[in-house]
Amino acid sequence: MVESAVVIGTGLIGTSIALALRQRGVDVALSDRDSAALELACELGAGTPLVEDLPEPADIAVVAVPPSAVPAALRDAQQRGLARVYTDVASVKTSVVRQAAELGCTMASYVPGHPMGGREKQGPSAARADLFLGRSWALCPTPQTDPVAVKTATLLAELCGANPLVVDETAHDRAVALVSHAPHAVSAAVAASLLDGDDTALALAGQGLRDMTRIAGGDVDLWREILSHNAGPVAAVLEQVAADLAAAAAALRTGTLDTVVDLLRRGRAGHARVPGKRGIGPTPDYAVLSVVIPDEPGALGRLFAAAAEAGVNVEDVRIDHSPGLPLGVAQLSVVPEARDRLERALTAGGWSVHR
Ligand SMILES: NC(=O)C1=CN([C@@H]2O[C@H](COP(=O)(O)OP(=O)(O)OC[C@H]3O[C@@H](n4cnc5c(N)ncnc54)[C@H](O)[C@@H]3O)[C@@H](O)[C@H]2O)C=CC1
Ligand SMILES: O=C(O)C(=O)Cc1ccc(O)cc1
Repeated sequence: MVESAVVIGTGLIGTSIALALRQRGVDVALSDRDSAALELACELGAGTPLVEDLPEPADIAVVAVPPSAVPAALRDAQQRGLARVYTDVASVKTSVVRQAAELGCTMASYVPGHPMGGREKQGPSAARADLFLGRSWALCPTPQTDPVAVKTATLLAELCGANPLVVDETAHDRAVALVSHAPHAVSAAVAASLLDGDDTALALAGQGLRDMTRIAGGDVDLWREILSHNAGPVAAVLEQVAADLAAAAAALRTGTLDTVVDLLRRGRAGHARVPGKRGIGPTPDYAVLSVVIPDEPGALGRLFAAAAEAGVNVEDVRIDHSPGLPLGVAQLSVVPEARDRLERALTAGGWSVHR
């Protein structure tokens, strides 16, 4: 049972977990060394400030601080007897677990964890209760971890709407190097190249560039920590990506397009392996309708209301808006059976709809 929890670190991840737990009726006590972050998290309804002496230990304590701060925060929480089970959310596991053991943390009650939901923003103001819905949540128990503690951490992940996945810490770090850490560095490299572009070039930017560079907006201090804690595995992926790019550049110089086509083909195949928002598996084949929206307050709200009135669930939405233009385009993804109904309803409501 998880009926009570302590969250240490009320930033993006800690507050998002706390909000999700509150929605499921869990009692949540919060703490952060930054009083402004703690106050905002409390105001958002994520819980109440942790008092010095809890009447009894909580079912679980979640340490949601930057990777380097996890071992000391965990040891402190365990020394205070804040909970029966402890977990953390750091993006890297091997170095954090090793340092926790070296610091003398109790390893039996500690379940190293990593929720695979996140954003490129920091702090409680960016937190969302649905941040982990349908996402994987890695749990990396050590040989010392009590199996009962793993069950409690599994429940925590499930209460947040995530899919817990038990994985060895070394395999975890190699996996996230491939699917999260190296992509972050590549995104940063693409975004950094934009510093050489003039205003005209940037004005021509479209959704593809936004997709590729969104994660580059992440916090530099946090990512410096993540990359340095997982240096070897990340470097290995970056070397592979760099080799592909170097080969493509050389091929473009010499006009040997086979190399480029091979990269594009492998890229498509890799893209098809990226899980969709509903978890493992390919992205479902949604039908997409493009709807022109005026750039005015409330337009999107009216569009969603019209879809709801037509009884159609919008599975995903993407908005393209070129700076300076009075119009944008919303791409609504719906199950194929609902497309015609939505198209008719929106057209009848005066919206300009395109397939
Ligand atoms: N940002 C993301 O998308 C994801 C981050 N993570 C992991 O989550 C952890 C937290 O990251 P975010 O929430 O993004 O950062 P954040 O900067 O939004 O929040 C971190 C919070 O921890 C507090 N803090 C730092 N040291 C502390 C200490 N010793 N005691 C108490 N509070 C302390 C800070 O004041 C801050 O409020 C990191 O370990 C990160 O690797 C995991 C998944 C996704
Ligand atoms: O912004 C996104 O889409 C992310 O996926 C963010 C993220 C950042 C760090 C993690 O350890 C896990 C997820």
